[in-house]
Amino acid sequence: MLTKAYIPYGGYYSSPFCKWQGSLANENAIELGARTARQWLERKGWEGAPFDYLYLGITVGQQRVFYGSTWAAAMMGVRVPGMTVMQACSTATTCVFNAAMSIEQGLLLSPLCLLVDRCSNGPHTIWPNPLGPGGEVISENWNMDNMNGDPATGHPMVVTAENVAREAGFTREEADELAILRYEQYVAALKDDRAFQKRYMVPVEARVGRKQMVRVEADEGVTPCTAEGLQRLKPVVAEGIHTFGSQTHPADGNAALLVTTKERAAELSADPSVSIRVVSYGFARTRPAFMPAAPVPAARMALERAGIGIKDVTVIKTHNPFAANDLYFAKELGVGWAEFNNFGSSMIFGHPQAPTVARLLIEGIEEAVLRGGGHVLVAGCAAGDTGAALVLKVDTAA
Ligand SMILES: CC(=O)SCCNC(=O)CCNC(=O)[C@H](O)C(C)(C)COP(=O)(O)OP(=O)(O)OC[C@H]1O[C@@H](n2cnc3c(N)ncnc32)[C@H](O)[C@@H]1OP(=O)(O)O
Repeated sequence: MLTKAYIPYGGYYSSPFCKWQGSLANENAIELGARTARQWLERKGWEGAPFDYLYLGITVGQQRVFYGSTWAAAMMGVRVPGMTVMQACSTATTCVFNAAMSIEQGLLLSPLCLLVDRCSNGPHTIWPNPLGPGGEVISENWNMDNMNGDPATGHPMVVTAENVAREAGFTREEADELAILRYEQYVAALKDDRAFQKRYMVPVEARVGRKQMVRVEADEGVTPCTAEGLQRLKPVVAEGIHTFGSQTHPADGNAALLVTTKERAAELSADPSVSIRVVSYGFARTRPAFMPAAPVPAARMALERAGIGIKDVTVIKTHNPFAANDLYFAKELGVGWAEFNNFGSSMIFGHPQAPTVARLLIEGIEEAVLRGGGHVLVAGCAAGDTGAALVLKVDTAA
């Protein structure tokens, strides 16, 4: 259990997420993330050095990613060292855990986790292959090749979801019903002129042409889920339960969270009566090609390390790229589908990979504050049949 790492209330933001090939498609994700984070910090107007180390999380290569975290920090006007972290869909979980450990060990005072990604216009790498026939190169499409095959198993991600669904006996009807519920939960965050999202979401200024910028205020590309609309869709895999409506869509976006000491968090908090502690971390790797099952053992480990059970958790958020993720999580942990993922989840708002779990963490914190505090559990799967989870404790009368 961790005891010394805190997140200031409001010490975070997420950009809107835009479906791939939308308004954020033309921007290098590192530059866009650094610019958005810099504008957010300027609005915060925090006294003193805002952060002393930068964990930059990113999963899809962008030009000059070699310089990753130090370049991003320099663009933010803060000349500190940092680390670039690439841990597929648990990149944010890994960054926050590493930042929390650095506080726990007294190595850092206030590391910033900046999570950026752009699935749009994904890079195509040409690897030299001098031993290939005639020196023929090896080419890699960073998005599609990796979604369509884990090199350790050969299986596409959607097949891992179908494997979990088939073994557990989940049906197409359940997958569609879950997608409709997750969409309705997301719509709750849009009520009253997006009141919930405006607690943490900042607009992004993005270049869409040589001389044209747009200001993106809200998510783009979310498809409404209705029973009639979903019924019309074919399964992605023959005989499978998932359609394009019950899986996530690739997206672009960025998010950041500051992790610091209890004292500094109290100084920086938007409301000093709210305290947010990073309590524990869990991780797992499942059987080959069963990726959506991995968040369950990861969540169990995080809960055990926090010394609590699932019933002690006030807010549960999951990264759910496929319906099978939540169907399995609910079945194994004994929670109803409607008991988690209030206000949205990645199945609906999209998946820019590195920032996805950061946004879920932030939404989990905000929901816990609305409920008067409690434990927040965030769990998700990641490439390579892995899963990771974090438990936070939110107090509203600190
Ligand atoms: C660890 C991890 O996180 S693993 C997760 C990794 N990520 C993934 O695996 C991503 C999975 N998703 C995908 O790969 C993408 O959805 C793709 C690439 C297969 C398809 O992307 P796109 O080509 O952009 O498809 P798009 O989102 O437009 O949807 C295709 C069709 O389904 C329809 N559709 C999508 N969602 C819905 C819905 N909820 N209801 C009704 N129709 C829908 C669209 O309208 C579209 O219809 P059209 O072809 O008649 O226009």
